[in-house]
Amino acid sequence: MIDARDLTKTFGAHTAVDDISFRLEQGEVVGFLGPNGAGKTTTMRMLTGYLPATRGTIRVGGFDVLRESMQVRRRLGYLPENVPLYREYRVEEMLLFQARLHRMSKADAKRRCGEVLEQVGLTDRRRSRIGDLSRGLRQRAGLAVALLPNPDVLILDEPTSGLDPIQRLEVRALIRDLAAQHTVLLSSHILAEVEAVCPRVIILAEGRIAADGTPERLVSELGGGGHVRFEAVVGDAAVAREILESLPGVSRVEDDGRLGIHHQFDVYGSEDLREDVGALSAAKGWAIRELSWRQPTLEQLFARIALGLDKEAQLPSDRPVVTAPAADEPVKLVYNLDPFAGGAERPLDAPVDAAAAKKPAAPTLNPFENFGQSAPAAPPKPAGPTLNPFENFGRPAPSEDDPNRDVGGEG
Ligand SMILES: Nc1ncnc2c1ncn2[C@@H]1O[C@H](COP(=O)(O)OP(=O)(O)OP(=O)(O)O)[C@@H](O)[C@H]1O
Repeated sequence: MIDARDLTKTFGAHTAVDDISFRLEQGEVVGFLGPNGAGKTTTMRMLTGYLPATRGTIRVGGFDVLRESMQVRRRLGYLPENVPLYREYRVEEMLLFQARLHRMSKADAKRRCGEVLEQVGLTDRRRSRIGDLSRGLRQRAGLAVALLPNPDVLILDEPTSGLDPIQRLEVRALIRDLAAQHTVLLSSHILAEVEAVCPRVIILAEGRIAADGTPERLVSELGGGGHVRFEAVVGDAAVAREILESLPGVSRVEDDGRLGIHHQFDVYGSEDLREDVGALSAAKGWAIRELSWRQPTLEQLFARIALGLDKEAQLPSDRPVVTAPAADEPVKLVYNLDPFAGGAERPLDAPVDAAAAKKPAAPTLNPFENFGQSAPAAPPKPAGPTLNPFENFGRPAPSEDDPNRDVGGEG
C-alpha cells in the first residue's frame, strides 16, 4: 500500500532523512518511532506529498505521490502533528469546506460529514466552534478531516501528543477501531501506546532505519536478551558474583548493588537460568527475595537505539538501585536470617562462626536450632484449679466406677 524507496531529504547541508526504504502492506498498522529530530515528521510529510523528497520515490496504492497527487490524496488521510484547523469555523462547516477541497458533490459531502462525525464521536458537537473544543476533541476533529475521503491509508503524526491520560485512552481506542479498517502509519513518543496498537514498529535514528519488525522480535533480537533478576542475602557480594559467573550457561553477571540486606544481580545467559540460580542459592544457603525472568521492554530497546548501543551503560534502570555502603561505613544489621546464629546479631559481611554453629545448643523451641534433638520433657504440671470440667475446679476427675459420678440424664 505504501512503497518508499531510497528516500532522502536534506535541508541545506543537513540530511534529515538518509536513504530509507520500507513497505507497508494493505491492512498493516505500523508504529513509527524515533527520538526527537530522527526524521519521522519529515518522512511522513514526504509520504503525504506535502514535502518533496530530495531523492527517492514514494508510491501509495501504486500511485506516485508527486506525479499522481490527486489519486494519492483520495487514498490517503493525514493527521499532522499540529492540526491546522480554522478555530472560527464550526466543526461541520469545516468538514464541508474540506469536502469541497476533495471535490465531493454537496450531497456526498453532507453524507460523508455525518459518517465521519459519527466515527470520531463528534456528532453532538458538530455545531461547536473549533476554538471552543478541548484539545482531545480538536484531535478528533482532525481525525475526521483525515477520514473524509474514506482513505485506504492513514498517516497519524503523534495523534495523542498533548492529551491528558483520559483523552489519550479515548483517542487510542479510536485509532484501534480505525486500524481494523485502514492501513496505518502512526508516530508516537509513547511506546506503550505503540505496543498496544501496532503489531509492527519501524525505529528511526538520525534519519536512518535502525530497526523494523514486531516489537517482540526486535526486543528479543536487539534488546540484548533476557536475564534472571536475582536478589538475596549473599554475604560477600563480590564472592557471590564470582560464584554466579561460574554457573554453566552464564555469560555475564551485573551487580546492581545492595537493597537493604539484600544484594541484587542480573544474570545473563543464552537461556532462562532461574532453576540453576535457585539450586545454587539453596546450596549456598542464600535467602532469596527475588528470582525472576526479565525480558527487555520496547522502551529499553528504544533507549539503546536512541542513546547508541555503545552507551548501553546509560540505560535507565527499571528500578532504583541502592548503592552499597562504602567500605569504612559500618554495615547496619536490619534482620538476621542466619539460622545458626540463634538470634544473635552479627554483621552481614562477617562469616558464619562454624564452631558456634556446631556447639550443642540447649533445647529450645527454635526449630532451626533443634534439628534431630528430642524435645525436652514437659515440666511437671502445677497442681491447682484448671478449667477441666471433670476436675471440678481443683478436684481430680471422677473415675468410671465412682458411684458419685454425675453421668447426666434424668433423675
Ligand atoms: N523545514 C525544515 N528546515 C530545516 N530543517 C528541518 C526542517 N524540518 C525538519 N528539519 C530538521 O530535520 C530533522 C528531522 O526533523 P523531524 O521533524 O522530521 O524529526 P522528528 O523525528 O519528527 O522529531 P520530533 O519527534 O521532535 O517531532 C531535525 O534535525 C529538524 O531540525
